[in-house]
Amino acid sequence: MSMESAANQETTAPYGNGPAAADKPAKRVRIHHLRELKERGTPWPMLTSYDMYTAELFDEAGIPVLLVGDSAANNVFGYDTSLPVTVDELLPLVRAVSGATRRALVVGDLPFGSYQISPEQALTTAVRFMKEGRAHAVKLEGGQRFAPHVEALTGAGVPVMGHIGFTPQSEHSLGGYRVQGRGDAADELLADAVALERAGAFAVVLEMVPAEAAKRVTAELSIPTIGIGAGAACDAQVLVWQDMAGLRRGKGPRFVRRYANLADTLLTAASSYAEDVRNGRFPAPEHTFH
Ligand SMILES: Nc1nc(=O)c2c([nH]1)NC[C@@H]1CN(c3ccc(C(=O)N[C@@H](CCC(=O)O)C(=O)O)cc3)CN21
Ligand SMILES: CC(C)C(=O)C(=O)O
Ligand SMILES: [Mg+2]
Repeated sequence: MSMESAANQETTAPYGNGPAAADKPAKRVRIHHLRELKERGTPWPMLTSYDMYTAELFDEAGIPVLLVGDSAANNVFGYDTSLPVTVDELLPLVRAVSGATRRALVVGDLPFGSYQISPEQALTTAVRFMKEGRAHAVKLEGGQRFAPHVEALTGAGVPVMGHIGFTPQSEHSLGGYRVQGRGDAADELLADAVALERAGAFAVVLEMVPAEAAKRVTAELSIPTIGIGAGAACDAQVLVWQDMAGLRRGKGPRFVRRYANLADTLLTAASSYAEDVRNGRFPAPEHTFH
C-alpha cells in the first residue's frame, strides 16, 4: 500500500479522527529543548490529558508536554482523592494520549503505591508505563527520600519528572490541601529540588508553594521548574485541563484560570439534543437511510 492510501485510510476511519501520528513523521519535543527554554527565559505550558481527543487538540495547540496525571482519579474516574487510582486504570489513558500526539512529550504520573516501596518497584512500574503506555517519561512525588528511586529510573534510561511542595498522594499526612514550603520549610523544599536534580530528574513540579520559594528553587536549579500555584517565576506552568477549560464545575483551587466554559457548552448541547429527540426534530431526513 502506498503512503498516500495509508494516510487516506486513517482519515476515513469510522470513529475519531485517526491517530495524529499517522499524518506526518513525528518531531517529538526533546528534553534538552525544555532546558533551552529555561536558559532563554521563555515560559512554557503543560496540561494534563487523559484521552485521544484532548491529546490531539493540545498537541495541535503547541503544548510541548502533556501529563497523564494520577489526577485522572478525580477528573476521569470520579474518586474523591488521587489515592485509589491504579496502574491498570492509568495505562490505557497513557496509551491513548501518546498514540494521539505527534510532538508533545507524554509524561505518565506514577500512582500512589506503585513506586514508593523500593527503587526496584519504581523501575518495574516505570517500565510498564514506557512499554504498555508508550510514555516518554514518568513523574513521581517526593524529594530527598526518593532520590534513590529517581536514580534507578534515570539509570535505566527512563526520564523522570519530580513533584514537590503539596503532593496530593500525601494529602492525608500533609493534613489536606495546604501551601507547603512557607518559612523554614523553604530550605527543605530547595534541598528536595536539588536532590531530584542530582538524581537525574529532567524537570520538577512545584505545587502550591509561595512564589518566593519557587523563585529561589527556579534560580538554583538548571532543570526547569513547573509551577501549579507556585507563582510566575517558574520556568513552566501546569493546570488540570478540565480546570483550564471550565469542564469541572465548582470553585476549584485559587491557582486556576478558566479559558472556556465547557460545562455550560456541553450542558446546552446535551439538553438541545434531548429536546430534539423528545420533540421528533432529530433525526431529520438528512440523517436517515432508505
Ligand atoms: N481538577 C483538579 N485540579 C487540580 O489542580 C488537582 C486535581 N484535580 N487533583 C489532584 C490534585 C489535587 N489538587 C488540589 C485540589 C484542591 C485544592 C484546593 O482546594 N485548594 C484551595 C485551598 C488552598 C489552601 O487551603 O491553602 C485553594 O483555594 O487553592 C488544591 C489542589 C491539585 N490537583
Ligand atoms: C497537577 C499535576 C502536576 C499532577 O500531578 C496531576 O495532574 O496528577
Ligand atoms: Mg499527579
